[in-house]
Amino acid sequence: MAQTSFELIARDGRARRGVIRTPRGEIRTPAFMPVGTAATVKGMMPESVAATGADILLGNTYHLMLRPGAERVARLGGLHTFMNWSGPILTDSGGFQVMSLAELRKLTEDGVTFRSHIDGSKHMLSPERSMEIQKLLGSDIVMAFDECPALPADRDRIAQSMRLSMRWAARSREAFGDRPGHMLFGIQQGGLEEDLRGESAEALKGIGFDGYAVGGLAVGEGQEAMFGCLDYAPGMLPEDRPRYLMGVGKPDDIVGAVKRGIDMMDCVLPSRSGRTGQAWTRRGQVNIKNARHADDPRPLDENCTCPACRGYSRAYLHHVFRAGEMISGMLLTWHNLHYYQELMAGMREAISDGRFEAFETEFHAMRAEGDI
Ligand SMILES: CNc1nc2c(CCNCC3CCCC3)c3nc(N)[nH]c(=O)c3cc2[nH]1
Ligand SMILES: [Zn+2]
Repeated sequence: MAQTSFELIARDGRARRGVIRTPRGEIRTPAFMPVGTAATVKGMMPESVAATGADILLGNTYHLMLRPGAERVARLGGLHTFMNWSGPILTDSGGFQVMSLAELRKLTEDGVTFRSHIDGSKHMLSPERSMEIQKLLGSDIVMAFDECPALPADRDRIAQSMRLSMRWAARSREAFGDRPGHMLFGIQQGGLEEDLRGESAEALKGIGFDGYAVGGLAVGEGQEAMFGCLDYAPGMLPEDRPRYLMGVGKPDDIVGAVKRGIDMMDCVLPSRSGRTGQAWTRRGQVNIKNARHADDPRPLDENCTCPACRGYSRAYLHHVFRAGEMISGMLLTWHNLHYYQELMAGMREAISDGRFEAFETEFHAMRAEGDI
């Protein structure tokens, strides 16, 4: 019996419901994966993250290799022990973060050298080093080392970048080796060019991966262009493997991506915006710092069962944000992650019941534009 597996449970149109099984636990798909960049989902205890309904969270090769160091995390028992999260962890391969965070980057066929944005120390990442770091961290789902081109980029630049990423995907697969109980995902590139997306998908299928990510999106192209790409890109990937859309997104991005065959997503939005006072609810967004909430005794969302909505008023949340109290970011992050998980659970049920279209219609009908 393979130690990891993906089972498709139901389909509704192109939307799919499934479960990924790993030795550290099951991941119900479609799944939203909270981001734990520096070995913590900011403002949340791990048991709180689990309480929101998350089955899996994300770690970050780039941040952890710089601080506290992958070898140190390994010496301390690996990332699960280090951050007290016993469930599955997926780690990104670091290339995307280098290109968006590091200084003095130098990109060659071999990999990328860069200086830490924390202390200026010199580092390198390559497919081989990225696989080694993700193994040291002990993550259950490992991402191939890729290059995500900054947009806008001309077609030739996108083609060259995609082909480099495909050579790196082969090296990632080779360096990953045979690790029962762990999964290696390839990452499709190709920008918004359908033929290049097809070339990338064929290259990845030729190498063979346990799952496939749609990369190179959510980099400023906008929702319409992203959905246009998702109308064909996921379908190019193997039907019987999980499909992971990287870096997405707002609630309506997520519903549209699941509709188009995506099984997994990650985004810093619910946690990052929670820390800035931005609440996401089924009826739209609430900016709790807005003065109009100062005397409002109602919860953020009457129908929400999270601790922020069960125990506190908008007036209180407004106050603690204005006062800069720690509990402000904690409560809103919890609410946002809870809401995201409720959205995923609702879609999983809707797919099983064959009523995804009705779910999507109701989702949009309830969302007022602007602040509520
Ligand atoms: C926000 N938009 C976006 N993110 C992308 C990401 C990062 C996804 N999130 C990773 C977590 C964030 C910090 C810890 C891990 C991408 N990553 C890779 N490897 N390749 C992409 O094309 C790629 C593309 C992406 N687009
Ligand atoms: Zn709530």
